[in-house]
Amino acid sequence: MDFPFDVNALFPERITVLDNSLSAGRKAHGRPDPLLQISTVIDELGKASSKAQQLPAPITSAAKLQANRHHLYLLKDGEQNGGRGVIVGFLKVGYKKLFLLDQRGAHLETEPLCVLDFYVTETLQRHGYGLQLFDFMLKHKRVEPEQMAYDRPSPKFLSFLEKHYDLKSSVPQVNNFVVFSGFFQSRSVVQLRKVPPKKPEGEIKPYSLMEREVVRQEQRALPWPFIHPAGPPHSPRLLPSSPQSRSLSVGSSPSRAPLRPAAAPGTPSSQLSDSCRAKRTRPHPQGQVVFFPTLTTPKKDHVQEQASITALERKEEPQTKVSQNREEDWRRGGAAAMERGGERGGWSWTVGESRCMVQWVRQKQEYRSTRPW
Ligand SMILES: CC(=O)SCCNC(=O)CCNC(=O)[C@H](O)C(C)(C)COP(=O)(O)OP(=O)(O)OC[C@H]1O[C@@H](n2cnc3c(N)ncnc32)[C@H](O)[C@@H]1OP(=O)(O)O
Repeated sequence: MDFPFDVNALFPERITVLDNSLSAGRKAHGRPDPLLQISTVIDELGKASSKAQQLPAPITSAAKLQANRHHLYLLKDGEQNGGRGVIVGFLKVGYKKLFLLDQRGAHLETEPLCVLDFYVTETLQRHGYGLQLFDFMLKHKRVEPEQMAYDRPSPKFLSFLEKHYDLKSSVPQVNNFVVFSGFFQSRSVVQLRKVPPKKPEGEIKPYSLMEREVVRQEQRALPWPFIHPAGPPHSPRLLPSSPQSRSLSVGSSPSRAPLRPAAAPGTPSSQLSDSCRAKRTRPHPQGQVVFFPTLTTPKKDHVQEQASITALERKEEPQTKVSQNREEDWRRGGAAAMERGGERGGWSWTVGESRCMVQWVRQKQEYRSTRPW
């Protein structure tokens, strides 16, 4: 990928590591880093990568890099373009809190280094450039490939991992991240922590049996996305899936095709999936079953968020203060969640939004109790 400026002056090294400062390290000719040009390079690469992966929107941009603690490795070929150099590709990694299932199906809280985006210019693919980038990153981060998690890897990337690192047997997950066997052995790096299993329904401290019943009644008439299936979605076998099925993710990245677990057609789970698919494309159809959104988000308060969503699934009330203007809050929360769908198109509800959802249900119940008609 060439640019109307001197790539060699901008990025003196063959592989440049960029973080949220967007600084390319050594200053070109004693001048400060030309931020605008670096931003242009990142934005163009992000667009090209999303196009190559058929993502709805770029997941890499200068603004996103500035807003996150990710590392972006940028590879150039300094000889091309009349000696001004071209950009060959990039690899973006970052740590994420993930809830993963080990081989025995136990939930573990982890925070591995994840591959978030990876792209080599079309004309230069299969020339070993991807391997150069990946090997550089492994050394820089002092990590082994099996210790990493992969955010919805494309078929090309899976083939790449198998060819170069012999990574082929993945451990099925309910989110979009792929980990391989060996991941759960590397405890020191991954910092595994067992997540306590869900309490059986009978042991849940009800805040009010009556209110729980009301919530159940409300569910029948709740607008999307508040309706919840009778049972939790399970993690079925892996099937190749359509591009739409990416949007069913409980992870953060909806649009990459093949590896997400999908239910066999005709099963309750697949009906749920179809229903969810409809939700994503057609907001607010009344009375449909909804799959609660993401369990894997890059957010700081992710653990609380997931706990809150779990509480919600059990119809418990999260123990926090909420705003008085609940319905308005809910609307705002819904809009914010929709906007956040951006990164890989996934839905995610913050703790606040989930609270508002519960409070909104209760407010409706209070309202109705004063108006029995
Ligand atoms: C978490 C994520 O970021 S997933 C997104 C991954 N990115 C993409 O899918 C974007 C499009 N693809 C690419 O940009 C590149 O193919 C990359 C980044 C996946 C790999 O970079 P490359 O420079 O092509 O890799 P490199 O040359 O080192 O290795 C080649 C191997 O990668 C895999 N590979 C690369 N291109 C392809 C392809 N078109 N079809 C199938 N496999 C491919 C193969 O295993 C190939 O080995 P082979 O040629 O013997 O079959």
